[in-house]
Amino acid sequence: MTDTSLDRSAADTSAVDFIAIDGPAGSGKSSVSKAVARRLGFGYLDTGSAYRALAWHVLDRGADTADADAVLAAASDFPVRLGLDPDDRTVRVGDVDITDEIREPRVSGAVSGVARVPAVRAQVNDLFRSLVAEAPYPAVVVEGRDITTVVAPDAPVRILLTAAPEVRAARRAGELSGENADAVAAALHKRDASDSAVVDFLNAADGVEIVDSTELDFPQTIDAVLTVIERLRGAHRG
Ligand SMILES: Nc1ncnc2c1ncn2[C@@H]1O[C@H](COP(=O)(O)OP(=O)(O)OP(=O)(O)O)[C@@H](O)[C@H]1O
Ligand SMILES: Nc1ccn([C@@H]2O[C@H](COP(=O)(O)O)[C@@H](O)[C@H]2O)c(=O)n1
Repeated sequence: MTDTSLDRSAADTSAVDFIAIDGPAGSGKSSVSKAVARRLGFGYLDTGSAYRALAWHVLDRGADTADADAVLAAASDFPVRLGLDPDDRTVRVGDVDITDEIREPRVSGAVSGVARVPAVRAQVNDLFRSLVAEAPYPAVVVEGRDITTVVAPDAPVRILLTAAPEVRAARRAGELSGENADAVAAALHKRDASDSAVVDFLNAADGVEIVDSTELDFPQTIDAVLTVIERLRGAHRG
């Protein structure tokens, strides 16, 4: 695991390629990106886990993520530790392992509050660029909401991974078997509505390839993404 802190400055240049993947909640970004990274021997960066870790940190301090000042105060003392190994999704704040806690509904329901604070976005984006620049991999699959547009708009590979809203909600409900399916769908759509007011991950920016998995199963989606990566990396190398 790489030990990081958010006050590291962004690297100016990097020999490590970004494979940038954005998409709405439940579109398969994490599962597909991880599988692709494993297949290609690349690193994997789940940028949402940094936002989730900060939301957890705010709640842990007894504060509310709707309070931007409280979010900024928490962000100024936020020793988050993320790794790039696709087989190790451990997330820590300081020495506290919060890997499972950041997936709980209370964090998912609070995370959009931290994501809408511009200074937080700038801070975590610097962290993401530093992690990729120093990565011991030829490329890192970086997934989130604004990777193709803000974090790495010049990446050789930029993909918007999407699926119909009802398909995404059903897949997410399938993961959370104890939860009410309607409530899971409502929470997912509420988070997308809130997040898409901050960054646009529902429409592909110029040059971004769309992979729509509505009619694809999981292995077919991985293959579709691998095909795009192979084509765009080949074109980029010339
Ligand atoms: N093409 C597919 N066919 C069937 N299931 C899929 C497909 N793609 C992803 N899934 C499943 O959908 C669920 C949601 O995927 P995942 O967690 O990767 O989405 P995500 O975009 O990272 O979501 P979030 O942004 O909320 O973290 C997982 O259970 C995953 O295995
Ligand atoms: N590039 C990103 C990534 C994530 N967010 C915010 O984090 C939340 C959790 O992300 P998941 O991918 O784990 O679902 C997400 O709902 C956004 O609020 C972001 O803003 N930008």
